[in-house]
Order: sequence, then C-alpha cells, then structure tokens
Amino acid sequence: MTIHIKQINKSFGQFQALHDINVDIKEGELTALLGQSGCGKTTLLRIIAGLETASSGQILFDQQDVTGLSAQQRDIGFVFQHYALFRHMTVSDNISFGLRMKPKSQRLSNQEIQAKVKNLLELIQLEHIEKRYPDQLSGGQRQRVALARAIATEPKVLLLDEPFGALDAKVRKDLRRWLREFHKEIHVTSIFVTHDQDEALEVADKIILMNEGKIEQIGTPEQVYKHPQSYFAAQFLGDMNLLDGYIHQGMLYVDGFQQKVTQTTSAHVVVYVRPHEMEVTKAPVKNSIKGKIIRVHTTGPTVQLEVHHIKNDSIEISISYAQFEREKFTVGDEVYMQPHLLNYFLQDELVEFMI
Ligand SMILES: Nc1ncnc2c1ncn2[C@@H]1O[C@H](COP(=O)(O)OP(=O)(O)OP(=O)(O)O)[C@@H](O)[C@H]1O
Repeated sequence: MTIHIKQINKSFGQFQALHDINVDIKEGELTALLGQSGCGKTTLLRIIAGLETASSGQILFDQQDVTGLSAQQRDIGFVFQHYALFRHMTVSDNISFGLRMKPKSQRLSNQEIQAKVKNLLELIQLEHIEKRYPDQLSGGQRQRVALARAIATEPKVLLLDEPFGALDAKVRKDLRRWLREFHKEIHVTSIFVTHDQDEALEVADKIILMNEGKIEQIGTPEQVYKHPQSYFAAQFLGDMNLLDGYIHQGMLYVDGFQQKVTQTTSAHVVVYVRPHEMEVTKAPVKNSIKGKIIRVHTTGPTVQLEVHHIKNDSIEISISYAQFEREKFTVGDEVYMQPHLLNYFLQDELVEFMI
C-alpha cells in the first residue's frame, strides 16, 4: 500500500499544529516521523489513521482518497506507547482477538486461527509464553505481543506511536533491532513516531523530520544525517560541532584552518562538523584548529575527546580506540584538528564540501 499525504493542514482553534504537509510513502517502506515533543508527529499519525480529521488536505491509500473514511474502514494496525493489551486474556488470546472478532463470513476456522497465532508467536519469538497474561510479561514482551496483535488481521498499514517510549534504554535498543528484522519479514507499509534520532536512524528506510508543524527534510537516514538541508536538521540528527568561521576573498577561515570556497562575498558563517569528521593529532600541523583536551571519554570502540577552543568553547571529537592507544591522548594535551567534511550556511543556503 502506498500512502500519499497531500497538503495537510491542521488547526486546534487558533493554533496551527500542521502546515502544508506533503509526503509520499512507498509500498512496504518503514518510515519514521521524527521530531521534538509538540512538533505535530502524533497529530499527523492520527490523521493518517483516521482518528483525527485534518482542517484541509487529503490522504490517499494506493491513490484512493480515504480522507472521509473512519479508522476501521482504513484497515490499519496500531501500536501505542502504552500497551493496550487485554489484561484478562492470555498472550495467544490477545493476538487472536482481531481474528475472532471478524464477521462470520470473513472469519477463519478455529484451526486456521490457531495456526496463524502459532506463526505470529514464532515471529515475535514468544512461543514459550503463549499462556501467560500481560501482567506476567516484561514491557518489551508486551510490546512484541501488541505488534503481533496489530498485524494478525493483515492490515494494509501499520502505525506505531512511540512503541518503545515507555521502555528502558537497553530494552529499547534491542527492540529497535528486532523491529527492523520484524519489518523485513512482514514488509507492511509502516510509519512510526519517535523523538529519538538514533532510533530513527537505525530503524527507518525513510525519515520525515518535523519541526513546529512543518517538514524540515525527508530522506533516507544517510541523506538526512550526511546532508542535512537546514540548520535544524544539522543540529537535530546526531552530534554536531558548531564553529565560528568567516569567508573573505574566496577563503573560509576557522581559526588557523582555511579552505578555498566558491563564495566571494565576505560573511560570518556557522560551520558544522560532526565529531567523527575531524582528524586530530598531537604533532602540530599547518592549516588546522588548535585546542587543548579537557576531557577523555572512553566507551567501547570509539573514544570521545572534548577539546577546549578559545572561540568555540569546546569541540567534540570522536576517534577510534586504536588511534587513542597509538597517540595516547590525555587531558591537557595540545592538539591540532582538521575537518574533512563540513557544512556551513550562507544566507540560508547550505554549502557542503569534502576536504
Ligand atoms: N486536541 C488538541 N487540542 C489542542 N491542541 C492540541 C491537541 N492535540 C495536539 N495539540 C497541540 O498540537 C501540537 C502538536 O501535538 P502532537 O501531539 O502532534 O505533538 P508530538 O510531536 O506528537 O509531541 P509528543 O512527542 O510530545 O507526543 C502541540 O502543540 C499540542 O499541544
């Protein structure tokens, strides 16, 4: 099922929560609606679901206008942040609920329902606890059951509103990997709401980045991360250093670092560099930004260095553990930094180049 969101606007009284939203979602895609709290993600999801009416605009499923249809008529599976499992039913009964509620003419036989539930239990890897009640499950297990229940009736679209929002960090991380695999198997067009950049980057085929009721950028995780098209996108996705720079006579200057650019007009610019897109050495190098290490944070395969720099307060750099061992960086060391990919904004236009 493809989904086309056309020119959607939504106002609550005087407040406009969504402005001119246009999105095309492909068949089988797993799309993340990403943004800060209050940016309009849930409102948009609810409009797609038919749980909320738009003030203007259209929603098309497979080119068919469903704007006037109710949630039931749209044939959608839902999973919400707070598990809505039936407490008095076992895991199996929760999963089969939608199948058993179908009108008799469309209902599968008991045997077929049992077989289907068995398949779904395998898919969510909870075959061994099918007889348990929701109270006897962990939060992560409950969300897996909620997912199985949502897809049991084979909806054409699966909508997930912060499905892992109430879980702790470790379980969340496991479940997002699991969701990726799960989606590969079922391949239903899915949209999930999240405010967590890492979750969106790791799980989604496509990210819709929202800010204050508007779309900032749409793209694959790689496109949005590597080629942010706005100041907001650059800052919101992943860690980013903001450095003061200026352009004069076709050269960009950031402290002792300079680089030829195509602009000839003089201007102050904010330069963006991701922590892993900086070279760092203790040996002085020409054409670099100088600073002093004020913190070393070793976690797993990468090491984070926080470097004090007079103009830019502190710069975060991420290096491999191997380099850290080799160069033996310690607090107080003077270091020289060279960006190898940077972006800057000039009069609202993004300029990007590799060095
Ligand atoms: N029924 C309503 N009446 C009035 N204002 C509303 C209503 N529902 C949402 N809003 C407002 O619309 C804006 C968008 O809300 P929405 O719930 O879509 O945000 P969100 O991005 O999902 O946030 P969160 O991540 O906190 O759930 C918010 O400013 C919210 O206060």
